Amino acid sequence: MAAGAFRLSSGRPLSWAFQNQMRNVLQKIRYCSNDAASVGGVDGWQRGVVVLDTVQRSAWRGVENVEKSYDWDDGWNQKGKEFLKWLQDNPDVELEDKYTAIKKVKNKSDKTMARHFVDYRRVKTCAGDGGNGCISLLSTYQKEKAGPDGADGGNGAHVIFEASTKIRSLNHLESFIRGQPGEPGRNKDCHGKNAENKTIQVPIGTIFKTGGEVVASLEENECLFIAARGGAGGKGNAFFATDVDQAPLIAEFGGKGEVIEYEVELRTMADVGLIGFPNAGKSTLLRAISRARPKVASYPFTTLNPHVGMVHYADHHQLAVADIPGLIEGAHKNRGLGITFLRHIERCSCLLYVLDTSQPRPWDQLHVLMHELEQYQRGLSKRPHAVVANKMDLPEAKENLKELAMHIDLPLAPVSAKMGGQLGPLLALLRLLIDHKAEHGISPAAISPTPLR
Ligand SMILES: Nc1nc2c(ncn2[C@@H]2O[C@H](COP(=O)(O)OP(=O)(O)OP(=O)(O)O)[C@@H](O)[C@H]2O)c(=O)[nH]1
Ligand SMILES: [Mg+2]
Repeated sequence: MAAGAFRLSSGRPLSWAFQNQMRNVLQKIRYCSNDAASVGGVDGWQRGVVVLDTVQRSAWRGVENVEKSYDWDDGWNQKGKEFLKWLQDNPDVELEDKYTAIKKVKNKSDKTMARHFVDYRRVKTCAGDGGNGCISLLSTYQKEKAGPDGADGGNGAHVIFEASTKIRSLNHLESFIRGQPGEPGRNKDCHGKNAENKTIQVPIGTIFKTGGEVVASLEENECLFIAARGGAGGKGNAFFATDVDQAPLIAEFGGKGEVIEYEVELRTMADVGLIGFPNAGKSTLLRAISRARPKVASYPFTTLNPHVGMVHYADHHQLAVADIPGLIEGAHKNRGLGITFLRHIERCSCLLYVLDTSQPRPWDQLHVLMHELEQYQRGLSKRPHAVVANKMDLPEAKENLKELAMHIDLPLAPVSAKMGGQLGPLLALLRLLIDHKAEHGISPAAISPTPLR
């Protein structure tokens, strides 16, 4: 950003300290471009904010069509199948560090930490009004008409959302968020104090929508979104003094703060999403490959919220794997738990379809799952994916696996999540798919910023 880009409308440059401060704020915004930053400049309180807002929104539009231009079938399927076959044919081979997932040595407590998880909220943001300017004429002992001394009011507080790694859900968001108003100006040129901005921390992956349209998405730590702009302080009468009117009796009211309602949604950020029917063993699998502790039980719809676990590899790379509630046939017609929770896998680079191989015709499960994903968002089911044939420890699974392999043309990893069997090749395959994805130059964060239904 060119030095001196920030000027007042009078043309007077702002102080270096303030310019640096603004530069830091702009740098925090992910898609900040020189163009957008220089369009507005920082011209007083509201326009400074307009700049940030413009940058954020224009950036959003810029990435809208990423998914459409990306060819999903770029060889991952063939590569995955060959790699998995090679792994299965050579079970004793020593793998590279990057394909070797590190086993967890220390178990977490089995206590279920039931915490209320909120991934959707409606909030009304109401920024602070600016303080009114003051009308006052100074009169001193030596000089009865010493001129106007009514000062300017302070600026109202913005309502700002900041992405933070420390926050995991939206349950702390109140339905009404109000910024403080600026103080009014006083006589003797005492300017009103600016109100302190109201900053609320939200998890990374939070999306803000107004009228069904996505207006902001916070995808990186410390990313900011100014949800409602505070009103500027009104000018006092001292500001309006001119050569011809040395004692003006006019002052400005403070500007009104913006009032905007948002639908706030959380989309979990993970590299891999586990998709499957209820009871297929998704949570068991996540427990087996990571230190996450989602609840496991033999009844359907045990998992009601997404859980994310981290898989560690010997080269210190980590992959985030998300376990989401089970899908059933007709979920897009709101059967079962519906499909709205699929937004949690929208940003996943790869998908793992977890099938219960002990059930007859497991390939039918796969077709239903893919169909439901397509109903939610076209192209979603075609992300690089693999099939996990779970429950291989059960006797009927062996026969079903043979038939499954004949029915599908995808990387197929037979595992037993409960017994911990054959997890190594699956984790190596995951890494291969993720690396393949990274090589083909699309970051998980950039995937699918298409507006939600
Ligand atoms: N025999 C056997 N049982 C398994 C295996 N994996 C999971 N199970 C059992 O299947 C049942 C369901 O497992 P969950 O992990 O809760 O299944 P889920 O897919 O998370 O189910 P929802 O949360 O309801 O969608 C539990 O009783 C598990 O013990 C496996 O590999 N072998
Ligand atoms: Mg579960």
